[in-house]
Amino acid sequence: MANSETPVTVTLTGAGGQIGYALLFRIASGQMLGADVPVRLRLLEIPQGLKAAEGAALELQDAAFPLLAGVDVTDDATAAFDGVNVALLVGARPRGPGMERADLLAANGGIFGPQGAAINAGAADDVRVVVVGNPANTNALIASAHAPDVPAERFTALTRLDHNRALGQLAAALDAPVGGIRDVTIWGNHSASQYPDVSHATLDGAPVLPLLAERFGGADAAERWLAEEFIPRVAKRGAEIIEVRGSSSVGSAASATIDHVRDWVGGTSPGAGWTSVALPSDGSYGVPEGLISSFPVESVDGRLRIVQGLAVSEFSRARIDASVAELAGERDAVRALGLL
Ligand SMILES: NC(=O)c1ccc[n+]([C@@H]2O[C@H](COP(=O)([O-])OP(=O)(O)OC[C@H]3O[C@@H](n4cnc5c(N)ncnc54)[C@H](O)[C@@H]3O)[C@@H](O)[C@H]2O)c1
Ligand SMILES: O=C(O)C[C@H](O)C(=O)O
Repeated sequence: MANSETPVTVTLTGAGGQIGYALLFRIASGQMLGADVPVRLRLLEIPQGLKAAEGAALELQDAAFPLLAGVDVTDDATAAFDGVNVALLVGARPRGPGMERADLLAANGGIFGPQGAAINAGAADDVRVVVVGNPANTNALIASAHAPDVPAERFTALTRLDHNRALGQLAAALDAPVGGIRDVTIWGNHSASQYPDVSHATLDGAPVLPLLAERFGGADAAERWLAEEFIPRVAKRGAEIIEVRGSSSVGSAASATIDHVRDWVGGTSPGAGWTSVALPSDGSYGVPEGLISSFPVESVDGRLRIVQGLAVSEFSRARIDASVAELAGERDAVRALGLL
């Protein structure tokens, strides 16, 4: 990553959309890369989204952020990714009425394939990519497949929002501050099949499973709460937000994206425990190599590494396997469409 005098180039796709708008001001103020790191923003949109992105660029100028070295707005992926250090791939095709999953995968293949190729052609050597646009894991797989010269480990998908949701639900159940909880894990896909796992989580250093047993009146009751309430609540939180707000999560998604990049670049702090990131599997925990699946992850010296050696119970195994099977199905579907 650049030193504090050279601006870091951050490319944001879908910059005229909701999450884009929530992200831009936090990036420009230094919350993502640091209070002493200048940034140059490249905003990529499709033609019909350009006006919204241009309006956001005007507002960025009006906010007079001292760290903001410049803003370019474009609908040209090659220009947008030229020299990019951090690529935030937020723009995606939402599922429309009557669209099947395969239609969505095909439509997004048409976006993430060319964007991967543009990253391959022009990105800086240290490029880091996070895919937010859904289906995020498989979109990241498609982008990576079109960027053969970029190490696959630089392509990630966002499950930090799910991770943060799990922290929030656990804190509420234990009536404890969220900052005392560490080492929850999201496994698998950013979808309803994901597995939010608290088996290694602690609150102020104490394992949460006994605390949950105390809270719910026994270990069986705690396990029932986990299986019937906590896991589905976290996994389907996106749908709950859509139902209550009338549109999908924006502020929390932007916040999680900031957390994801900040921890990747700056490192996870050992005192705060691990985070969750969807990244290409190296075969750890029985997840087939190459699938972009969420794991417990630490970031050290700018590199993400999967936390190794965690015990996986039968309860956890079945849930991890189910989400990984969904990911393998998505991979097979995009492969059949010729997108990989
Ligand atoms: N991974 C997560 O945790 C998570 C959380 C929330 C939302 N999401 C997903 O993030 C995506 C964006 O959400 P939003 O609320 O900002 O949607 P939005 O519709 O407000 O904005 C999306 C923007 O992307 C643009 N876009 C579409 N195709 C593009 C392309 N090829 N290149 C550049 N820009 C393009 C659109 O013009 C639009 O302005 C959606 O796919 C949503 O499902 C993911
Ligand atoms: O669930 C969705 O469709 C939106 C998003 O991925 C979310 O998790 O909020």
